[in-house]
Amino acid sequence: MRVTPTEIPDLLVIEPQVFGDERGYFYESYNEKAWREKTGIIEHFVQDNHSRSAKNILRGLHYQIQQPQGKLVRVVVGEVFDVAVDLRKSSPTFGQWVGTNLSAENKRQLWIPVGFAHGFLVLSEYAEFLYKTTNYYAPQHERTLLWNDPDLAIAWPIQSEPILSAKDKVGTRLQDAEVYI
Ligand SMILES: Cc1cn([C@H]2C[C@H](O)[C@@H](COP(=O)(O)OP(=O)(O)O[C@H]3O[C@@H](C)C(=O)[C@@H](O)[C@H]3O)O2)c(=O)[nH]c1=O
Repeated sequence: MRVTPTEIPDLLVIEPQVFGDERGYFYESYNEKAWREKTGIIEHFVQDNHSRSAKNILRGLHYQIQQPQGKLVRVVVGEVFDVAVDLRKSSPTFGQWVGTNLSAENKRQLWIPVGFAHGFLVLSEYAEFLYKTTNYYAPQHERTLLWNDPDLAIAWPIQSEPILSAKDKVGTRLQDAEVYI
């Protein structure tokens, strides 16, 4: 398991050790002991989520202002461009974003701690997106940051206008968003 900090150091790319053989492959997608040893992070995940989306669907950018969630995200079918935005007012990288391609092929995971908005754009025909969260879903506390806020200037690799939920169409711009201390 290899852990690589991104341009925003608290955001980590995690690459599992994959054991291939003539049958296919095996890897531990999560091992609490190894994760803690390699990342130094002591988190407890309470919920596993799984969503499936078609090409050009963009989900996000979501966060819970109360009961915030750390997220360990990965893709098991297809490929997505995954984005996390730093919403920690006290952070030197406040308002900055990191994007990375997660795919069934590269088996990469992204650790997104509390304090970030998260979203992804589906690049393949379909993508199945799995993630562990460190807190339970609390819709009353969920907020949506506008995916194409010009102040964020996220370089989504879009070919055409993405397909968004009604909620995501009316996200809040960073300048007006509730953020973390
Ligand atoms: C997120 C979530 C949704 N739901 C339900 C609510 C709703 O009926 C249906 C779809 O919810 P949404 O439209 O919010 O699903 P979605 O747009 O996939 O929301 C997710 O987007 C990604 C980018 C994230 O970062 C996640 O934290 C989450 O916000 O699933 C749950 O029951 N539990 C959950 O944890």
